[in-house]
Amino acid sequence: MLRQGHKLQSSRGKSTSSQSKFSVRCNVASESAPDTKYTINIIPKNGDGKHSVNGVPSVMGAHLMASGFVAPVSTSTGAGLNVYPPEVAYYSKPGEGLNVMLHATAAAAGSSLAKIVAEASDAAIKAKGSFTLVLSGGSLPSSLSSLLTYKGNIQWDKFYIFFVDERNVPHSSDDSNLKAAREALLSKVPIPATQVFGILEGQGVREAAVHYEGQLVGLPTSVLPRNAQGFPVFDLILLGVGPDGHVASLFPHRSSLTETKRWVLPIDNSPKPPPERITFTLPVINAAKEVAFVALGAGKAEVVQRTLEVQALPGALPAQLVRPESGKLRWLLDVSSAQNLDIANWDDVKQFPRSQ
Ligand SMILES: O=C1O[C@H](COP(=O)(O)O)[C@@H](O)[C@H](O)[C@H]1O
Repeated sequence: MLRQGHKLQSSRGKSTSSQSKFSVRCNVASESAPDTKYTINIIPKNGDGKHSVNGVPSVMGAHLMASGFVAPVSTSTGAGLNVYPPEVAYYSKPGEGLNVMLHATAAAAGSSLAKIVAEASDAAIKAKGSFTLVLSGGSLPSSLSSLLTYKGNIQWDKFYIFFVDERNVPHSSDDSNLKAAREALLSKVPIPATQVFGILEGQGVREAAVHYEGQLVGLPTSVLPRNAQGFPVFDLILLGVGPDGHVASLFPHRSSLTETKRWVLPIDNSPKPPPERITFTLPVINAAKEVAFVALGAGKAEVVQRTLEVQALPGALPAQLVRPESGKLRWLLDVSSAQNLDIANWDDVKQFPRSQ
C-alpha cells in the first residue's frame, strides 16, 4: 500500500528532481480506509518548493515539509494542473511508440495488467488459436494474481507460458521464477502443464540455455510465429526492471546486450544473485507483438525516471534498449514509481483523460 509523503528526503537531494517542473501527486488510501477514492494529479514541482509554475503555487495540494520541500506524492486535495478521478491516467508519445499508464495504486496497476493480458490473449486466440505469454521474475509475479479476479472470460487452456529469464536453480527453489509464477497464478488456473516452459533442472547453464532455445524452436509456427529475421514473435512479454536498469537477465554493459543471433543466452556471472541464469536476448524481446513493463513502488522511482527521461550511453540502461518492432510498448507505473517523472513537460505527450 502506498504511504503518504514517502521518499521525500531522498527525492530532494536529486538533481533530477530540481530539473523537473512537475511531479506526480496522488490521493492515496490508508490501509485502514481501503475504500477511499483515488485521484491522480500533476502538480508543479519547481525544486525549491516555494515558487509557482504555470500560475499554480507549488505548495498547493502538496505536503509542504518543515524543510520547505514540497512532497511529490501527497494526499492533499489542493489545486494542481491535472486531476484524474479515475485510478489510471494514460500518457502516450506516439512518435516513440511509448505508452505510460500511471496508476493511483499498485492494485489499480494490477487491474490494468489483467486487462492487458486478457485483451492480448483474446486477440491472439482469435487470430491463431493460442496465446504465448512471457513472464519475468523478481517483483512481477506478485502483480499476476490480479488475473485471478479479472471479471471477463480468460481461455487459460490456450495459454503457453514462458520465462524471459530464469535462474539456474531447481523449480522448487525460492530463487526460481517459475516457482514464483506458480504461487501467484499458474497453480490456480487451468493451463496444461505441457504448455508451461520451465528451465531444464540439474544442468549446466549452457546446456539449460540450449535446451530452452530448443523448446522454442520446436514449437509449431502456428503457436510461435517468426519475424522476417527468423526470431520468434511472442504475443506478450511482461518485463520488470531492476534498479540498475536490467531487464530479463540482461545487465548493463554486458556483451549479452549485443547478441544478434541467439534466442536464449546462458549467463554465468550475474551481478544479482543467483549468478547462473538463462535469458532471452534483445532481438527476441523486441520481436514481440507487445511488451509491457511493470514497475511499481518507490524503489523503482529512480530507474523509471532515468530510463524514460535520461539519454544514457548505449548499454548503460538495458531497459532503454527495449523497443519492440511492433511499436507496442507500455509502462505500468504507480504514483510511487512515477514520482520523479516530469510527464507534463514531455514533448508531444498525449494524455487521457483530459485535465478536469
Ligand atoms: O533478477 C531479476 O530481476 C528483474 C527485476 O526484478 P525486480 O525484483 O527488481 O522487479 C526481473 O525482471 C527478472 O526477471 C529477474 O530474474
